[in-house]
Amino acid sequence: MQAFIDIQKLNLHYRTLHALKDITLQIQDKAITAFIGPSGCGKSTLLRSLNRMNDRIPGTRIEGRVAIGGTDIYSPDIHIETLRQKVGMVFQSPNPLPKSIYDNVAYGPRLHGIRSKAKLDEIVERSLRSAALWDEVKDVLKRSAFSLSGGQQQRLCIARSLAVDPQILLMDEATASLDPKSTAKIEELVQELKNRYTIVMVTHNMQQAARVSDRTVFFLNGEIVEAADTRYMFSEPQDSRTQDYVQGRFG
Ligand SMILES: Nc1ncnc2c1ncn2[C@@H]1O[C@H](COP(=O)(O)OP(=O)(O)OP(=O)(O)O)[C@@H](O)[C@H]1O
Repeated sequence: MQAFIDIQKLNLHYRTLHALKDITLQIQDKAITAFIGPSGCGKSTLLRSLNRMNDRIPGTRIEGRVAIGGTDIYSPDIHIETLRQKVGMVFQSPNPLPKSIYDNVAYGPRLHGIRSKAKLDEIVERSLRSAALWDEVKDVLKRSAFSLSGGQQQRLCIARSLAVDPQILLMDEATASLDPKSTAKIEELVQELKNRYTIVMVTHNMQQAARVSDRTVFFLNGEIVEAADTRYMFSEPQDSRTQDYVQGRFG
């Protein structure tokens, strides 16, 4: 598999806190990479560095290089909105807009200038199908997104990300607020999506990382301890700290 995201010597400070320390990591295309590690070790910070969400946080200083498909995303000529279109993000709690199901999915494409109803209808259907939600909502597209269950709302948020045709999907503990059935549905969906997208997920749930991901990266105190194929990470970790963590000795 080919490295699609190339991170070299990335350091990030939140004012005086050195949150990411010399991170060098290659993330493969069309695969699922899971970030694991105890609370506060920098997983979400690194995830947010991949679509420059940290830029919004005052006092943040970032050094090093993040290239996506060979382009340095921190170079001054990068257009942030274009970057965020290519690198979609799904958060811990579903955050649909206070609009209809249809309008949630059509929101991004409309923002990008698509006006044709036929084209929008096509994008909405395709995105909802890709997010495994179409069959459940096709007859109630005008209903408020808030009328959906939490798991359906999260799949709607995935559909909303997919509607603008991203290359990468970042998921920050996207199943943490869901029940086991909805979680299983999203895990199944993510497995399908990896054929078309590069997926990077932060998870607190080691079983989830083991079930779903191809590669796993273990973080501790802002550093990468180990990055490996998931099956090796859980069966033959190379570092004793990884071993202790995956065996539940701390966390
Ligand atoms: N906006 C922020 N401003 C200041 N410090 C922050 C900010 N966000 C995170 N931090 C700090 O940076 C460190 C890394 O946080 P981060 O959220 O990346 O860790 P995490 O591994 O994702 O944790 P969790 O699993 O609890 O979400 C922590 O010490 C955290 O308190």
